[in-house]
Amino acid sequence: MTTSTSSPAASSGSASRQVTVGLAERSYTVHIGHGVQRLLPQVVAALGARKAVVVTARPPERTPDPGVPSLVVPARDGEEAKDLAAVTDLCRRFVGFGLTRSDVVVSCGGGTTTDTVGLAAALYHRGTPVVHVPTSLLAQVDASVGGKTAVNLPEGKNLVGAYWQPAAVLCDLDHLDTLPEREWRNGLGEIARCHFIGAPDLDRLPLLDQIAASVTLKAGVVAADERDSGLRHILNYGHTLGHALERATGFALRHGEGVAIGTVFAGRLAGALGRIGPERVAEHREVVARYGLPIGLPPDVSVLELVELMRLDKKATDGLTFVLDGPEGAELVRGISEETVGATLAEMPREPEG
Ligand SMILES: NC(=O)c1ccc[n+]([C@@H]2O[C@H](COP(=O)([O-])OP(=O)(O)OC[C@H]3O[C@@H](n4cnc5c(N)ncnc54)[C@H](O)[C@@H]3O)[C@@H](O)[C@H]2O)c1
Ligand SMILES: [Zn+2]
Repeated sequence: MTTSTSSPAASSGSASRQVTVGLAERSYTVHIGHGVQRLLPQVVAALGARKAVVVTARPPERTPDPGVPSLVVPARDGEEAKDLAAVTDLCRRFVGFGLTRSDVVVSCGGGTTTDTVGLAAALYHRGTPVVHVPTSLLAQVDASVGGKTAVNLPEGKNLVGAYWQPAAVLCDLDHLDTLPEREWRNGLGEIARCHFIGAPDLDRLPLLDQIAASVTLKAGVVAADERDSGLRHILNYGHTLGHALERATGFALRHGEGVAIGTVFAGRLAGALGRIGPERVAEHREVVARYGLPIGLPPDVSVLELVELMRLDKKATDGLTFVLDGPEGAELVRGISEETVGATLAEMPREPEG
């Protein structure tokens, strides 16, 4: 079960939202609003932790205070630093500081940091409480919520991980003040796709409500399918093509931009398969465009390469798999022929050069 409530923020006087991720004894609250990282001492006290290690990719003045004796470990966001060596380093810092499994680890950074620190916490003493303070929009609406943690291997992204639910998540909107334009787009792509998986008309709401609604949607899906055995697939809306686009452009396209284009494509493919009508297809383009996100393929990627990448990505043997809209809402659709996918891709608009 997932609940969502509003209340005045602890200290800023502005509104905040609380979303509960309902997982029985592992349930937790996601606090969303300006200044909510000031709730950290309260959260840490409630856990009964006597010490904290705060792993932070943000500058000291932006790093939250846990209110108990703490070790602050500076970190760097980015896929390069998201590896097993970083997990080992962190665990060794925990030992050096005398952290016990009754204490707490705090992550403060983008999704790469919340993923790495989350995995370190999952492994340290076979599981030590972790509180995430996500600082990018993408980490606030997606990466920090749901308990999936992972790091990269040279062979590929997110290949080593664990499910480890945080004890709380503090999505402090103040962090977004310094977020570069490109990282806004990254997060907005994930918000835009929520429109088609159960949270319509988000784009007309204030940012706080958009983040809260995206988190509420994810919380509901996670509560129903914590370990990815069914419903959680719908969170991959727009992602099959999105991942292929990221790779085809050598990651010049940010993840959320790929998801945005992938969402437009998912609408067209659902239309081509007769699952939705032309108005709903157009709605995909309109929603993505309203976020100022790209709606067409980059000028120089080939349809053949994209089909190839999607085939490899899912190791599909009999057609390709997409999450597609339909009369019953979004669902996983298998066995879509490469011809249909290729033809629909060929009809996609192209973004201008440059
Ligand atoms: N565990 C999950 O369920 C899940 C879900 C989605 C994504 N992820 C993971 O999340 C990662 C992507 O997260 P991300 O987009 O946050 O990447 P990231 O951590 O690399 O951060 C993106 C960029 O934003 C910068 N940044 C972050 N916060 C900032 C701030 N407040 N001000 C200025 N700059 C800031 C970072 O320094 C970095 O350059 C990927 O590794 C992905 O696999 C995990
Ligand atoms: Zn995503």
